[in-house]
Amino acid sequence: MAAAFAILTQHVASEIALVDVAEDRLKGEMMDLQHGLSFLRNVRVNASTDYAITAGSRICVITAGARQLEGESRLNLVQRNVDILKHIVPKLVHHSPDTILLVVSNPGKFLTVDILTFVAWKLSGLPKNRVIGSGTNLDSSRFRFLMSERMHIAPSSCHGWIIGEHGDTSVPVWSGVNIAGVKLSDLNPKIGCADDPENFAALHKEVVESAYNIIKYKGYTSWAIGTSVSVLCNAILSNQHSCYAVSTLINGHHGIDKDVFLSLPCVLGENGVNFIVRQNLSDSEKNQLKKSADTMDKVQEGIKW
Ligand SMILES: NC(=O)C1=CN([C@@H]2O[C@H](COP(=O)(O)OP(=O)(O)OC[C@H]3O[C@@H](n4cnc5c(N)ncnc54)[C@H](O)[C@@H]3O)[C@@H](O)[C@H]2O)C=CC1
Ligand SMILES: CC(=O)C(=O)O
Repeated sequence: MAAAFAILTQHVASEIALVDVAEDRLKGEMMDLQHGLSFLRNVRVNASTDYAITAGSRICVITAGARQLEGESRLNLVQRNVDILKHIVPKLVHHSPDTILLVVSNPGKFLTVDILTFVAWKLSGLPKNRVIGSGTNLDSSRFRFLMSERMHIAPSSCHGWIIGEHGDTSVPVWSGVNIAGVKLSDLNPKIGCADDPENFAALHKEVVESAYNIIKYKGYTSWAIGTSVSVLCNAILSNQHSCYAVSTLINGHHGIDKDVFLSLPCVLGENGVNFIVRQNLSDSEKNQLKKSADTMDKVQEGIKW
């Protein structure tokens, strides 16, 4: 709903169709959005449990998911989420064969949207450029906010990229952190290292802990991911060719030879991922990506299709 609200208020789409299995909640959310339309640009807001209302969608954002049950194994939880996507993805693609899928759902604590993006790609039969995970665009935004607090400069003027797996094993690219092109690594060559006198690694640690802390305080995270989704949809729908850290098929990049989805800087346009920007990563950063790729590949091997 936060994504829908951001899309509505930032004038990203002329039509939004909401689908859920919870019929009453869906109706309530639809009416609540519709009642604010007189203050906004006119947008058609529809909702139904029937996927026919999504017909002709240019983007389908997937946020449905099952939560981890007490004592449930990681693989079982992934499998339950795969089974949910088996119901959703073919119907979306049936009604919108030219769509772009943007996956946001995580299959539980310590498992990320990246695995479900791979699952959506497999189930959809769509080309790899048309299946995207929300990935580390959110992590990068959290990092830029925390950097802005430390530097007293607006988040939009603080530049830094978090890549790889969304969440715990994400990779901060310290060599690229800059303000107005001034690289912080030129001023502080130890940036991000264990012996960094300014302890910039604490910023990344805080990024990783963000979701856990917000969930502890309010039960879920919503506004930042909603804004991130809206910005990604805008880049695609208005063919902006702007660059964001999103989850994409990275086989062939940075020495990875497996079909896994991880975030790298991607140029987004009307066809989804136009291309991946090749960052100059250190060996340690490449190794971290490879480790995530191996872990994900193992989880993916256990999936029953
Ligand atoms: N990738 C990211 O950065 C983030 C991902 N998330 C993920 O987004 C997902 C949604 O989060 P919330 O909205 O807070 O959860 P929620 O539990 O409030 O909403 C999930 C919705 O999915 C619906 N649903 C369940 N099975 C369905 C099915 N088969 N078909 C259609 N709808 C179905 C439920 O009825 C419910 O309305 C979660 O997986 C969460 O982990 C949330 C925030 C950030
Ligand atoms: C829930 C989640 O993945 C996040 O807020 O980062």
